[in-house]
Amino acid sequence: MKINFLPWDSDFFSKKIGDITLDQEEPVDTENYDLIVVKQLSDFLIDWEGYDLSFKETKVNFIKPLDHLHNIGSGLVKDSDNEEKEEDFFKELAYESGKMSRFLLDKSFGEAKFKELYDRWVINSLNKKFAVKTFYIEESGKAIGFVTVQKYDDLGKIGLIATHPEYQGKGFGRKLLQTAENFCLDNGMTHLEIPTQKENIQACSFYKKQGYEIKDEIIIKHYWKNDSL
Ligand SMILES: CC(=O)SCCNC(=O)CCNC(=O)[C@H](O)C(C)(C)COP(=O)(O)OP(=O)(O)OC[C@H]1O[C@@H](n2cnc3c(N)ncnc32)[C@H](O)[C@@H]1OP(=O)(O)O
Ligand SMILES: Cc1cn([C@H]2C[C@H](O)[C@@H](COP(=O)(O)OP(=O)(O)O[C@H]3O[C@H](C)[C@H](N)[C@H](O)[C@H]3O)O2)c(=O)[nH]c1=O
Repeated sequence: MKINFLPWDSDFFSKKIGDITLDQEEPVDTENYDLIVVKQLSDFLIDWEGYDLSFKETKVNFIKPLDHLHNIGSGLVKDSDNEEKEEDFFKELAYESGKMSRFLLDKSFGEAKFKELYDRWVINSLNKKFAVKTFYIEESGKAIGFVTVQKYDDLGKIGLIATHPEYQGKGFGRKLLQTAENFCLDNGMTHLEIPTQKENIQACSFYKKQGYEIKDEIIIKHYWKNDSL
C-alpha cells in the first residue's frame, strides 16, 4: 500500500507529509515521511517502527439535498465580491471556526502554524483558490459571522463557518448557511456537504437542526516520525 504525497501540506509545513486510507492492518512502506495522516473506517491499532501516534479525531461529513430557496431578507448577509475586505477582517472568525481543527489540537504543529494555515484559508477563499464564495455578516465595522463555499461539480462544500462567540445562538449562523445553500442551488449544485469533527458537538447539533444528515465518518490519525519534530 502506497502513501499519497500531499504537496500543499508538505510545502506549507516544510515537512514530507502524506496520507493513506487503510481498511485493515497491512504492510506500509513509510518512505521516510515526516507525517503520515492515516484515514480508517474502523479503529485498529497501527504500529510503525520509528513513528508515534500524536493525534486522533473522527471526521464527519454532513450532507443535505438542496430543493428550495430560502427567504433571507436583504442586506444582512454580504458577499465579499461586492466589497473588498482585508484578510484581517475575518481572522478571528477563522480561528473560531478552526477551534476543533486537527492543525490546532495536534500540538505538534504549534498554534502559530495553525493560525498561519487558517489565515491562508481566508486569503485563498477571498482570492478564489480554495473557495468560490465567501459570505459574511458585519456589525459596527466588525465581521460577526462568515461562511466559505467550495464547488465540486454539482456538490457544494462548506470550507469554514463561524459566528463570533458573543453572537452565537442568535440566528446568524442559520442565515449564513441558508445564504450558502441559496448560492449553491443558484449555481448548479444539488447537494451541500459539511465536514467537521464528531467531537464538535456545537457544530454537529447546528447542522442536524438545519436538516443535514451524516453521510460518512472516518477516523483520522497523525503519525509523526520520531525525529522529525
Ligand atoms: C465547516 C466548519 O467550519 S465546522 C466548524 C463550525 N464552527 C464552529 O464550530 C465555531 C463555533 N461555533 C459557531 O461559530 C456557531 O455556533 C455555529 C456556526 C456552529 C452556529 O451558528 P449560530 O449563529 O450559533 O447558530 P444559530 O443561532 O443560527 O442557530 C441556528 C439553529 O441551530 C440551533 N443550534 C445552534 N447551536 C446549537 C447547539 N449548540 N446545540 C443545539 N442546537 C443549536 C439553534 O437552536 C437554532 O435553531 P432554530 O433554527 O430552530 O432556531
Ligand atoms: C488553506 C488550504 C488548505 N489546503 C489543504 C490542507 C489540508 O490538507 C486540507 C484541510 O484539511 P482538513 O482536514 O479539512 O482541515 P481541518 O481539520 O482544519 O478542517 C475541518 O474542520 C474545519 C473547522 C472545517 N470545517 C473544514 O471544512 C474541515 O474539513 O486542505 C489546501 O489544499 N489549500 C489551501 O489553501
